[in-house]
Amino acid sequence: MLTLVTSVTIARRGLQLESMTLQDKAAHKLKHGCWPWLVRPCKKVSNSCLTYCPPGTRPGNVQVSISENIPVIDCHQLGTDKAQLIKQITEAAKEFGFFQLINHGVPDNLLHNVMNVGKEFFELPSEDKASFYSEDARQSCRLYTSIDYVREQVHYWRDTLRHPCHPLEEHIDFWPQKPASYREVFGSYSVEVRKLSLCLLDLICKLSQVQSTATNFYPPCPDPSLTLGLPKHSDVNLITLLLQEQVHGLQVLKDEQWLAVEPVPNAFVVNIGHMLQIMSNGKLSSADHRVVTNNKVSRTAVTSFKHPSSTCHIEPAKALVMDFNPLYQAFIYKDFVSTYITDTEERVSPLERYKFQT
Ligand SMILES: O=C(O)CCC(=O)C(=O)O
Ligand SMILES: [Fe+2]
Repeated sequence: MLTLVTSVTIARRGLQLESMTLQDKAAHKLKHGCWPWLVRPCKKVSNSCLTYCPPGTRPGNVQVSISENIPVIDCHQLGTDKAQLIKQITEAAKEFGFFQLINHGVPDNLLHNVMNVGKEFFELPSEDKASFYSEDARQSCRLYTSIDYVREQVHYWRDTLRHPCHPLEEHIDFWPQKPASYREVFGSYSVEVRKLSLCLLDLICKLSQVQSTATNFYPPCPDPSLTLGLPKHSDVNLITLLLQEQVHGLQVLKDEQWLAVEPVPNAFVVNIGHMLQIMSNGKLSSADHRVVTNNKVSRTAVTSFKHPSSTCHIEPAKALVMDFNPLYQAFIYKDFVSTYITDTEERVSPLERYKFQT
């Protein structure tokens, strides 16, 4: 009953929000000190509810140079020169922790459909989205704003719909039924991305995994120099496959410099998570990245995360530590995830506490 009442309230407020122009929203911010969020209207106006990053952590000029060096790898070679492909992937994973894949075998029309359906979801009237809105991170299929709206000091410029997607039959019934093709399109997409990430992991190593998908929507922002879509972080998981539309926003930190990841049509942006850095004993890098906003158009990105299972025992792979010392202590994945959340909030590298002192 309580949930029902809350949903209705959010839907009503959301409806008002949808009729607001960007200027109206900016005026709301000036008057009340917080943004009228698309899916999570600010319930209480309070000074602790910061919607811009505090000075010192603001991105400032977000127009950084586009990296010509982040490798774009052609998977076409899988059938012809597998050894060369493995070499390119491991070199890119070591040097940048990021690369893009083309000719990866996921059909172009499916990539097109998943992006459109993902965007259409966010364009639905609020009453269709309200039942998915939740501030409880344990909720399986969940629509939310920023990262942890209730606990965080700063809200980021992002709305997300996230749900598990493997095994498909266990989860699909909890997914949105609007847009009408959501389940079919995201179902096919999840299966294809699973095949591709298993193939990638097979090229690098073999593991027991869990997969989830998140669609991020970054609304246009009146002043991108003041806020971020997502702050600097590295992904906790094994590997992430990201489909982005043709709008800049994702940036990677390389040698203390932010580099923009060029949106290559129908490419997957692949990045290495902390788990692969640890298991490869530092041979592969989990790069820091962030998302900046722009003041003209929204940006949508569909991310698929491969995780180890929560009880998985993780340590540097024996084969890789034979002739040198392991750099990281062993742990259980779910314990790392808890410390990752607190360390990332405190802006401390989550890897530090697991490093052996030298
Ligand atoms: O939305 C993006 O471009 C990146 C998202 C991301 O880095 C994440 O969800 O971990
Ligand atoms: Fe990320």
